[in-house]
Amino acid sequence: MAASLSRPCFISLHLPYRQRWAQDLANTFRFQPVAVRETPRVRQLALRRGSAVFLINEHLAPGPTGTSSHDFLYDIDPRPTLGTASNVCFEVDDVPGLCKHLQSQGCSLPVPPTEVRDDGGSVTYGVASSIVGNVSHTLLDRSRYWGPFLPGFQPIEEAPSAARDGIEITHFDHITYVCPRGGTRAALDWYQRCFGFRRFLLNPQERPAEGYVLGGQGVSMLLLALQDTQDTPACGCKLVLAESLSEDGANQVDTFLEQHGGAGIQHVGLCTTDIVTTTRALQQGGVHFFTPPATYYSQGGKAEEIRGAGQDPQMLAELGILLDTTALGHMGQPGAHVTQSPSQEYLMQIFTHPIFSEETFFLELIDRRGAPGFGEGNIRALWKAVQVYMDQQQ
Ligand SMILES: O=C(O)C(=O)Cc1ccc(O)cc1
Repeated sequence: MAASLSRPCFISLHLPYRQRWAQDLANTFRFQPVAVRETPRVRQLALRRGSAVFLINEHLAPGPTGTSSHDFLYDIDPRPTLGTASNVCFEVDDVPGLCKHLQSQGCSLPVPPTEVRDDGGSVTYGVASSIVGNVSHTLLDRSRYWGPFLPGFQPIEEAPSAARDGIEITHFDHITYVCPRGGTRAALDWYQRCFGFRRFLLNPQERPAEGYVLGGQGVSMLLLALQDTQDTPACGCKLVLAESLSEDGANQVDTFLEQHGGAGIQHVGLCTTDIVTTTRALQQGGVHFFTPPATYYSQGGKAEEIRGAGQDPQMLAELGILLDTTALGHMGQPGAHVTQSPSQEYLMQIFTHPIFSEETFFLELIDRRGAPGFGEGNIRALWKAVQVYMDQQQ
């Protein structure tokens, strides 16, 4: 299959009637509104930071007579009962060709190749359903468009203060899906077969045939990862597929499935080039982040590991930032041998509380210093922090 998909053009979030999030994304996360489309029944607002664009879709009228499937341009209506990130748009060279390939693979295409134009030119797009829960993909060719966003949207003037607020977010680093039992392998196969995505091994401990299995000390999860056809792991956007292996359902993956009403997008990693300054600015703006267990910084030589990476353990602890030097994933072919690099590559991460009232969708800041995968220590710390949070919510 010759399709070539590049990094996500936007991630689309849908909110039920009377729920709003666009203002929060603008005011607390400091994303800049760039374009809007409004009809009597829906509002679609595109907000950008670096090359990361969220399209926020809001219902302005109640269902069931509220929306038809065509109300949301460049998307379909997942008819949400809660906030959900249900569409990832990829730029594609040949929309009709990819749509034909998807149909030959048995995929459903709720929107066949369609042209939209305005004074700035024209685009062609189609929407395909994935096999993961409510997730669909808009496939978009905008090589013939010169406007600021997309035809049908009105541009919004950028606020002059935007560039000087200390928040350095450059692009989408990864999108993490939660799948049901057995679902990660099926999703991996689907993205390889339909979109030509390549397997990406997340950690030197990952065995290609099994995936990255995290077990013991309360965590029980399987992770598999993919990346698009054009980028390298260091700068591209990865798809991470997570599945719980736990016997009791009290963990963030099973809780997502239960509260979201099925599989879907659990979180989006936003790449930052300065996690300390960005976290501080967002905290001051009102964003709530998970606090890792206090022992995270004091046990197992973590303070030395942080100092060895050239960072300050005290400062990371104050902000709640996690650091891992074992996150040395690589482009993997099954059977490939992985050796740990002796150089000091590491990453830093911090996770927000769930964005909506349910324990479903959240955001992450990730600052990669040469490490393209994920480290076990950070995932464990996140699980423990979420467990404490969920216990407090009860
Ligand atoms: O660390 C990350 O950002 C990941 O994407 C891995 C991951 C996946 C699922 C979880 O519930 C927690 C962590």
